[in-house]
Amino acid sequence: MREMAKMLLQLENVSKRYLRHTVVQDISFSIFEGQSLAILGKNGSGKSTILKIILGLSKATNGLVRQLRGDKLKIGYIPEQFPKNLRFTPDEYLYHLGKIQGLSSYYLQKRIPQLISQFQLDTVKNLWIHHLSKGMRQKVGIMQAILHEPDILVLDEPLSGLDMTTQQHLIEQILSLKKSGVAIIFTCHEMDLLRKVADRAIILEDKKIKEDFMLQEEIDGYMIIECRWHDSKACDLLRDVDGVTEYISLTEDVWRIQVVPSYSDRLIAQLLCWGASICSVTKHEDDHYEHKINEIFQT
Ligand SMILES: Nc1ncnc2c1ncn2[C@@H]1O[C@H](COP(=O)(O)OP(=O)(O)OP(=O)(O)O)[C@@H](O)[C@H]1O
Repeated sequence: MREMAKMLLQLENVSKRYLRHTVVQDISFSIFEGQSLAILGKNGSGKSTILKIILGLSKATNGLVRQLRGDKLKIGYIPEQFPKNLRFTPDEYLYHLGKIQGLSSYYLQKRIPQLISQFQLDTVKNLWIHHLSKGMRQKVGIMQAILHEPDILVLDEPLSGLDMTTQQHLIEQILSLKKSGVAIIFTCHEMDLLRKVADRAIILEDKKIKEDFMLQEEIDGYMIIECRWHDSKACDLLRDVDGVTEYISLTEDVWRIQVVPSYSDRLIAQLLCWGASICSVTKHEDDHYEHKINEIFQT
């Protein structure tokens, strides 16, 4: 059984209005340690507004943003556009930012070279950021966001305008941060980023959350396992199995179980172990969300 991730942040019925114009309304969701959440929606649907509210850069008109930890959460932010005209080397820029954030010189002297090497910027570390390519500047953007080892990383369109190689490198870096427990909240228009990084996605439409779903389950579809199994405790046993999303007894001893594909082998082994005999295993695809996402990404 997997350990429950800790909840870090919760938005409760958040709304934002500019003068008389309501941009988002009654937005509620939670962010967990190590979870990645994609906020999707057409241009102007309010994605950046929600990110700014999470970051404390904009105040919600109504509703609450709760930080659910005793000590203050550390949040890193990568804006959509990283400033172009910076006449600092990456080293200098990160050092000054770190000092503004109150980080010690000792920490920064260790952390900055480690980040420069992790993001493969050693060969350009003595150039002004002003002279770096867009992809390299975006890497410096991520480095400044994770300099203080945040609990939550907020990324607004992190891959926009980057070539495929740089995109793949950044996706790997984001995945490795996620693996280390950092929660990731991002907006994007790339299916590859969405598929590889997001655990969960919300879709904004008409100012509200129109859809809220777990990505692996919805985009990869489900496996449907039908089995013959007579056990009075079947319901209790299935309730605790990882990856099982629904189950129903079709007759007294025939069960239909819906499971996330990556957990289906383990479930079949478990069912056999419990004395069930497998009748059929089929894939159930639901392209409802894929359609919706394509619609958004094509606008
Ligand atoms: N400071 C502001 N004052 C007035 N209106 C604003 C302000 N900031 C954003 N808006 C409006 O709020 C709406 C949502 O903007 P937001 O930037 O959150 O959308 P978005 O989904 O991030 O869009 P995009 O995909 O184009 O980046 C837009 O209609 C925008 O014009």
